[in-house]
Amino acid sequence: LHSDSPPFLHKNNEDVVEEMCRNVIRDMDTYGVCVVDNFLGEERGKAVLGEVIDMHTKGVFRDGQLVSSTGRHGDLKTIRGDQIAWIDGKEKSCKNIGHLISQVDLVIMRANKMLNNGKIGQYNINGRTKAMVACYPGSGSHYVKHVDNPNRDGRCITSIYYLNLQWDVKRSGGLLRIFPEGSRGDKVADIEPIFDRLLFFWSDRRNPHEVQPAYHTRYAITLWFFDALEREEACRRYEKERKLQLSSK
Ligand SMILES: Cn1c(O)c(C(=O)NCC(=O)O)c(=O)c2ccccc21
Ligand SMILES: [Mn+2]
Repeated sequence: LHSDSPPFLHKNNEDVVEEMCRNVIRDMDTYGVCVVDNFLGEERGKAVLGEVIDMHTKGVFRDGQLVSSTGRHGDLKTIRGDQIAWIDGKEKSCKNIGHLISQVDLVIMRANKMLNNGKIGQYNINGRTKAMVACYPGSGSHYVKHVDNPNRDGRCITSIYYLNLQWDVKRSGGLLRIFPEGSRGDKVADIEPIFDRLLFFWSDRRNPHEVQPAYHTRYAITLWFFDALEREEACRRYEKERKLQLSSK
């Protein structure tokens, strides 16, 4: 669990953040999904991308799980799936990733405070995971349809920042497709993983989603935010299970 207090706000972007938070709250309440484009701006976005590429070059990423996939000609092949690395943003070689994290914290904690006396969507957000930096190597690697938090582990909002310059889904694939719960087959949310795009969505069963096969290297940074009560209950359940296992040994 890693909860940062948002950094000191510069006067001039106070109303920018305020406006952004109102949009996030409105979209999350209406669709359960919210897209914020040009979140950091080109310069800072490219600085974050630079750090992620350095990590990739240095081999920081754990090798992704091997997944089998049928090639375009129906041949069964095993490809390396997504590769991930966990960053808390305080590492000296991740200053810009750290700045991204603090900016996302700022928006979420402000939104958390703004409406319903300190709740966003009836949640009270009091912390988050570290940042998961993900790289899809681009050999057709994908991520099967799943729910991030199907069993109340405490995570209420998924936040993904995309880093892919000039990404063209027609050429490179890698589309994020969300199947909002209760929507008939035709209603899906297709999110292109384009550079400097920030995405929020409810982490629970309301938003099953998949990453379609990527044919070029695809980078993203994910943060999961915790709801205080759900997280506390999950930790208590986990503690109980651990004790049970220990006593049954
Ligand atoms: C690599 N990667 C993921 O990409 C997604 C995911 O849903 N990604 C959506 C996206 O990148 O658009 C995940 O949810 C995920 C969960 C656990 C471990 C790795 C994971
Ligand atoms: Mn996911």
